[in-house]
Amino acid sequence: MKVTIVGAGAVGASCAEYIAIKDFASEVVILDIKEGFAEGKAMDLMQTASLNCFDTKITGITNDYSKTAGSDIAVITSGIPRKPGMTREELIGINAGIVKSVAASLIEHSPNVILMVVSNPMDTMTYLVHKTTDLPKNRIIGMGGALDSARFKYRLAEALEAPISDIDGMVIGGHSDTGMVPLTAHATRNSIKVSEFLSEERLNQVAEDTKVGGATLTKLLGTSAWYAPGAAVSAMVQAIACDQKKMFPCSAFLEGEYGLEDICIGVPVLLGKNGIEKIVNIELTEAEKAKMQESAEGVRKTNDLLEV
Ligand SMILES: NC(=O)c1ccc[n+]([C@@H]2O[C@H](COP(=O)([O-])OP(=O)(O)OC[C@H]3O[C@@H](n4cnc5c(N)ncnc54)[C@H](O)[C@@H]3O)[C@@H](O)[C@H]2O)c1
Ligand SMILES: O=C(O)C[C@H](O)C(=O)O
Repeated sequence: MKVTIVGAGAVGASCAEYIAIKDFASEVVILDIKEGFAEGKAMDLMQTASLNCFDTKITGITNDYSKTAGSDIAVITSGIPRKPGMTREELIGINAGIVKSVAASLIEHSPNVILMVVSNPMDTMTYLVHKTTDLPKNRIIGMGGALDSARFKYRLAEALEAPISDIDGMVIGGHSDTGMVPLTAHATRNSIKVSEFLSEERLNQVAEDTKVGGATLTKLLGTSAWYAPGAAVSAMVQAIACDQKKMFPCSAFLEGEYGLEDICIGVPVLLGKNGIEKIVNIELTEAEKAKMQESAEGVRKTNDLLEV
């Protein structure tokens, strides 16, 4: 199993580290445009191998896509992150050009690759890959909902004063400060609805804190987060590599599911060896349906800025 990660920055390196530590891939290639940067990150990570007990071979390369040939999965993290006070949508001007050319170069050398899009604004970047490549829709996956759901569970555990392992919950919709739809009515602690333990007001607070999870970290860090994004990517890459058929909310191209079409937005999917094996249709409450439609309108507004 060969995994390529484009972008050796904060998120790309974190993806490589978590994938290596889980030790399911034989090879991880990191590629960056900055001379020597990916080589340095790869060497530093390889020097953790004996300490962290993994055999994954990590190599770094500067912009030479021939070294990515034969990749089974490629993760696109190249592009600029936001600064405090910015929205993800403001990154479109620079990141669209980067994501489009990176996707084309990856596919040229690995025609069977499954692409995972991380660069922001992620739903629109995933849609861009759909519009500008010939890859089938099951092989284009946007990462956002897995991260947002992890943040939702963190906030729920905090509110419930419970261990995170007791909590289950999911966030669907667009990966944006206003577009996320945390499914509070479906979230559980040990199969009991969290609404049994938390007031509506507290649950609404949890949802709001979840939606601005990325912005909160960006304000604290001065740039956007990388540990949880890397962990989310590695869990999704593992689900594909090991054909786990595990459920994650991912940005997927919809053709009528959830009443939406011609859009990439976060919905629950099963990830396995073919990428998106299935889009899972869950029954939403009327309020959740309305939020999902509103979220889609926001994503479409950003998609309309694309020149494709
Ligand atoms: N979808 C998500 O949940 C999620 C989570 C975190 C970050 N992000 C996004 O991921 C992206 C990367 O964030 P980061 O913190 O790692 O940024 P970063 O600045 O640390 O790293 C980005 C890297 O991309 C490289 N790069 C730029 N253009 C390139 C090109 N054409 N080819 C190859 N490499 C190129 C840069 O040299 C840099 O090393 C941002 O757009 C950020 O908003 C998304
Ligand atoms: O918040 C960001 O800009 C980065 C990422 O989308 C995140 O949610 O951490």
